[in-house]
Amino acid sequence: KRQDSSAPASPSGGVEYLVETDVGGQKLNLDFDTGSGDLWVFSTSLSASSQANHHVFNPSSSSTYKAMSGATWRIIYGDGSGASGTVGTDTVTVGGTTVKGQAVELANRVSAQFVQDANDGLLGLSFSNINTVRPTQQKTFFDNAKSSLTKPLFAAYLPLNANGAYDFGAINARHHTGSVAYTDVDSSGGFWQFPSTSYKVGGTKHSLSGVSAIADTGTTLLLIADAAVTTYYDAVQGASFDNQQGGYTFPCSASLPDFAVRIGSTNYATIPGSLINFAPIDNSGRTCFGGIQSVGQIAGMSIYGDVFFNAYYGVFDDAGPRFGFAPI
Ligand SMILES: O=C(CNCc1ccccc1)Nc1scc(-c2ccccc2)c1C(=O)NCc1ccccc1
Repeated sequence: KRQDSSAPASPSGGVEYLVETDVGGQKLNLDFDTGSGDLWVFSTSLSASSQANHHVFNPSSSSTYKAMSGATWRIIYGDGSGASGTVGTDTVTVGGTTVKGQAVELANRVSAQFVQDANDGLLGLSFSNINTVRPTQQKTFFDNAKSSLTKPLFAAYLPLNANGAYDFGAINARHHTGSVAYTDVDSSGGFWQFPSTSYKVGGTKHSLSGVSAIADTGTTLLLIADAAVTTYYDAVQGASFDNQQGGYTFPCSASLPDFAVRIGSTNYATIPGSLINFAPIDNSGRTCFGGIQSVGQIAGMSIYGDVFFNAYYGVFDDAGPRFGFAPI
């Protein structure tokens, strides 16, 4: 995934968690994203240069594709990236789960960051009320699939430096340790959102009154208010805000304290310091980019991205709805 838009290509962005997805018989590697609600794919409607190095969906080659006349979509993400295009429906299969008549959004424009990324599109797993298709808003793959699942839930298993998995319809006990703790979710903003009003740095507790967090597999880092970011890096020898990198960096040899975040009114989720060293900023391996960075202008919100999921199995349960977490 790419860094905050203000950060140049370096540090060597971490890997994306891509899932091979069958759309109308064509295989695409999609970025499963609980922070957005559109299933969109690179398509043959893109310019040749935008299509380069990507698998693209060709609606003419699918016998089950149906165009949705007059429908369009356009999405912009907080890092400034975005895409837009037209819409149809097709049969979409992920692992053992198939949805017929799934809205598939064909990109005819994608921002430069996407051309550089490894994904062939996104599969949104937020709530459907933030889907961008107009004039008729469409449902997410999970929303369409949930009635056919044993339980209306999916779970994200995203270990660092190993293959991950998205489990649909059941919790996979092999993907977590201990018991799953749950917190209620407020889906009104379209996100898997819950209160997260305090954090701990190396064991010392600090408040973040009134703040909510979203569980977001589509965002690479853990993004939180400036106060928490400065408190954290004040505890890291040699750390400083690097304008050129657009975030906090520190000597790769620095020892990083644990960072715990309160999830709802339950206990804390503790991310070990070792998982907060995101990546070296260059090939010298001297300076590293932090996995905790500022959420910037969206006040009152924290975004728990892949850095969180590298430590915790995330359960997205529509019964509630509720969010569950358990150490990997
Ligand atoms: O948009 C998402 C989830 N999709 C992330 C994504 C995936 C692939 C390619 C691009 C983006 N999550 C959310 S919820 C709310 C925000 C947000 C964040 C900052 C300002 C305004 C809105 C974001 C988001 O844009 N996440 C992606 C992001 C944000 C900042 C830095 C890097 C990436």
